[in-house]
Amino acid sequence: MRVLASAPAKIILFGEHSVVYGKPAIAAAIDLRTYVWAEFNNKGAIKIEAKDIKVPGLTVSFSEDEIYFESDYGKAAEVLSYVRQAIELVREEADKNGNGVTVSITSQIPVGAGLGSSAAVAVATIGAVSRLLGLELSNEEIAKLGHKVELLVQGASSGIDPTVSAIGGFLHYEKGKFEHLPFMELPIVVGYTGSSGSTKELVAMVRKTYEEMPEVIDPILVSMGKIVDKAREVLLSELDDEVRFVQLGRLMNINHGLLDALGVSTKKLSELVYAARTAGALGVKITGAGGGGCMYALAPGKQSEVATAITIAGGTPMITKISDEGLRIEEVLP
Ligand SMILES: Nc1ncnc2c1ncn2[C@@H]1O[C@H](COP(=O)(O)OP(=O)(O)OP(=O)(O)O)[C@@H](O)[C@H]1O
Ligand SMILES: C[C@@](O)(CCO)CC(=O)[O-]
Ligand SMILES: [Mg+2]
Repeated sequence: MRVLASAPAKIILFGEHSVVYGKPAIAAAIDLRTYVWAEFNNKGAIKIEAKDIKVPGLTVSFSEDEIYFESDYGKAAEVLSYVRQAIELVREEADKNGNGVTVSITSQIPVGAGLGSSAAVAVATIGAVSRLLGLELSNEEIAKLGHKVELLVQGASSGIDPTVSAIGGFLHYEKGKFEHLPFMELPIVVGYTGSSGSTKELVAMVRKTYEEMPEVIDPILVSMGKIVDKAREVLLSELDDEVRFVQLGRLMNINHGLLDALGVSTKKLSELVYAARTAGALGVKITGAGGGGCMYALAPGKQSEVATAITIAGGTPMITKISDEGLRIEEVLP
């Protein structure tokens, strides 16, 4: 039997980092996906083929106490930790620890770019392997397992990325609970710096600053939570789009300033943010963990100008659409 599952990337519209501290956030799935094939192997081992992570042609096998690298790359075990944890959790859940499972991954999502590649690969792997092992899991249960994977690998995770990736659409998220917001096409442009940041390291860095100066950092996190409350009100309001976009844009700019205060912006991100603002975007901010990765701009009527400005500033604009679909089982072959 062979199963193919796919799961989407996401952008965080408001509330990254503060969401790790129990504040609300708003995120949406977008139309870039990670695809995972799962099948049995008769070695009793976990075998992972990651075709387009930036370690070309990497294949790694894990069995009881051996790791086989079919490509000589020292960081392979760490790089594949989300996938490995996802497979192990599902095998435990199905009480089938002895089953050999091979997964093969292809992905359209840039890695470490704030677009939730870790959550998409975990959710698609859980989806494919759970179907292979005969487990009937709802997308909500898969989101919870995806959250567990992120907690195990990163040490800290709010769970928003695996939830959006498993459920899809436009979500308000707070402490493990989510609410669907009305689906709407937002005139956005995503800009990729071309460099990556590790969510695990960025979340740990913010934690360290928080512990050193809680009286300074706590009000920033509270303010980020209030921005999300206001953004939710605007998104649920009956206001004209024109007015709505102006209000959301202002909130994005404030949210970006606070993320910068937490130390998760970079020179390149700031350059793309200012280039997009100068080209007429109403609001621009980092999306995801930062430290490189992506920003996004809200730019009604100015999307092509903003895309050009991002290119001139040395970034790569990405035209993406919000996607209603979360985890999808694409194919089940005998
Ligand atoms: N196609 C893939 N195959 C295997 N592992 C992947 C793949 N894509 C992502 N990963 C795993 O996810 C890690 C990157 O996750 P990380 O959380 O740091 O960034 P991100 O999820 O892309 O961005 P963010 O968390 O800010 O949205 C990679 O180092 C790798 O371990
Ligand atoms: C930085 C963070 O808030 C979002 C990463 O996309 C981490 C998390 O919520 O788990
Ligand atoms: Mg991630």
